[in-house]
Amino acid sequence: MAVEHRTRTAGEKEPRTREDGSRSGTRDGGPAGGGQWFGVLRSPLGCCAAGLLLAVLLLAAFGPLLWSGRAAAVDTGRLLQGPSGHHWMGTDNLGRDVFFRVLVATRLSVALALLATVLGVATGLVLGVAPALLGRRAGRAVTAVVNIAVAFPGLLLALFFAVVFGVGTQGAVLAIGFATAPGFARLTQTLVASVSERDFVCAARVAGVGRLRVLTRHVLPNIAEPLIVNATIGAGSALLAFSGLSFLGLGVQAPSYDWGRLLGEGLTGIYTHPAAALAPGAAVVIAGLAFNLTGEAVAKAVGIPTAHGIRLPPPVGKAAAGKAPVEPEAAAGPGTEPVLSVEGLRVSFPGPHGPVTPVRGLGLSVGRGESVGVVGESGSGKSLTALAVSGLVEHPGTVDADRLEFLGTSLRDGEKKTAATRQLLGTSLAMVFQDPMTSFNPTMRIGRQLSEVAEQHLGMNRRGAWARAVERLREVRIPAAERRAAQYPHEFSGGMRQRAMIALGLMGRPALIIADEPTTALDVTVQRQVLRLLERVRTADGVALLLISHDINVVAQTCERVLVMYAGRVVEELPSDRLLTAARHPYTRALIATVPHMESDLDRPLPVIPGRPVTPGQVPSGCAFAPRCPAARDRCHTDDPRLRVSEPGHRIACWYPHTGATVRPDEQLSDPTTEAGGRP
Ligand SMILES: Nc1ncnc2c1ncn2[C@@H]1O[C@H](COP(=O)(O)OP(=O)(O)OP(=O)(O)O)[C@@H](O)[C@H]1O
Repeated sequence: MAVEHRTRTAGEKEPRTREDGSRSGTRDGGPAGGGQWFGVLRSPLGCCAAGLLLAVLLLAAFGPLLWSGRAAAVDTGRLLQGPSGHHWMGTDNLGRDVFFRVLVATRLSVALALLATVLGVATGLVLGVAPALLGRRAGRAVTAVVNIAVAFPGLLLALFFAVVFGVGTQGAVLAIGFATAPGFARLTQTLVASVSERDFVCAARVAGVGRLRVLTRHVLPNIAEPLIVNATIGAGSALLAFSGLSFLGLGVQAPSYDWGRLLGEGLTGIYTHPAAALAPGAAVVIAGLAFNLTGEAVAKAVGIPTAHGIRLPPPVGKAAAGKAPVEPEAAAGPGTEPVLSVEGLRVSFPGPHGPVTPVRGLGLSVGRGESVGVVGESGSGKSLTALAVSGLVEHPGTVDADRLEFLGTSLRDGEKKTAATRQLLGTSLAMVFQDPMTSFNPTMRIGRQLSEVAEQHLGMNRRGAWARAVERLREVRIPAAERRAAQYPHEFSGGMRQRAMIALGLMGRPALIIADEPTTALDVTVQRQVLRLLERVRTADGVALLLISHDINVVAQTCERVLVMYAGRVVEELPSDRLLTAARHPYTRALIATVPHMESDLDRPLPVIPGRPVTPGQVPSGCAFAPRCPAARDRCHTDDPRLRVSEPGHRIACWYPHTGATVRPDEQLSDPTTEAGGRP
């Protein structure tokens, strides 16, 4: 099966997957394969880039050694002469050979440009990662400073800093370094933000890995390629900028000289003796081109669009504007001590017309060792609920709850997470994400990613943690676990990656596994294996399971209890073995009726739920499902029904629930006014 991929970040290549899920091309997120480099090197772009760069570097290394004497030799008999057999590019006002001076100036020009680039990249990197490391407020302040700095043209900034740091080589290096830093910082911030939302980073955060470690181990390796490419291209720009400053007399000072200074000297006699200005000018262009083409060639080899088109994942937010009434709901009780207890959970995001609240006062409870399924159409708030519980809702999203307790510890937003809370989450809560391809850091070996959790939270040494990782992989039936632990994620098939993800969750001592659409990206056979594995883990280790799925069949087969979500709330909750026969909410019944059965009449179109799901910013007054409900009456459009217990273990939010007969396959299409068996 071809594994489907979400849009990749600038730090990753689009991998081609084979039947077994392994890559036919390069390692995901890792360096490009040798063939790819060789291919680029043989292309006209690669040839030119390599040739030019080699020439520039050789000149920089050997030019001063070979020709310093000839470049410094004064010939008073040949002042300001044009090109001749003796002096190919003529002489300057002291009779020195311009051609050799240009060759010798290569070292200083390139070295200073590289120095300024290193300074700019280092400063930009620090500013770029700062928002991810600092708290929300300080992070925002850094972002604002970078945004303001980026708004100024680079040259203007360079001139400003040149004045601040003073005339001379050192001042020019600082000026150009700091002038290029904001652009690089902005790029880093964007790349960090694009990777921070990826599943493997979330997994590391759920596992309690600290911010700095997440950044250095999981984020930076995945954005290194575009950063290196842009730094290479940036070196070309720095060279130009440095020549500009020296040309203006703000950079390199006599008796030293770089191309900018030579250009300035040659310019005085441009009308009588143009070669003296053209030669250093051409050198600047050629060296700049060498860096730019090298950057482009590297980008081509690793498959990254350069500054002309950084690839980013689509925005996560899709919320619409509008009101978001928040109503608390009572939590369900499975009758056992709850592992997770949530009441009145609200998740909000700022919208163009005020905040929108995709999760509007949700309540749920999961008992020890219990399996609870959450179903609902796309956009009903299932994933946000999981993220909110795990503390993974990112700014500007806000999580608010009347109660949000995990193993008796409050996780409410605003209540500062202590080290103990982080430890609790890291060892006792496991997340399994939808896309097994994105759930692991592509640049780290699977075993290392697993053992990191044991080192971090169980205080195990490297060897012990690795042994535990191998043992866990074996437990989730990864064949040849020892060998597999040393492999990278791209070497695993989709099903194996998902099992490895479950093994990752088992590295601590989880009390709850939250699995968000864990089988959506897998084929039916592998899906069954993964669900069986979750079930086995749950019963063997007494781990509770919160399984999120849009597939009511999957939930009914795997879980003991089902919560049906619509428009950010639970609208019905019942034991899954009674789903087919006792569901009473029209939405639940419609969801069930849309599932094709063996007896489904293939000549008839597959049933669908009429209308469109509610967008978070436009929740209608009254019952949110009323506009799509065949049984809706006047009251449904005005009064919002609360979740009430209809019988033990069964809760429902509906003014006119169905009597609870077995769901008919075409039920959601029927006219409620002619429905036999009726509603109260
Ligand atoms: N970062 C965000 N900013 C704004 N709105 C968001 C954000 N994340 C999610 N939403 C909105 O919240 C609503 C619920 O999203 P959520 O991902 O929880 O839905 P879901 O039920 O899990 O759907 P799916 O099955 O498609 O994943 C959606 O309408 C979505 O547009």
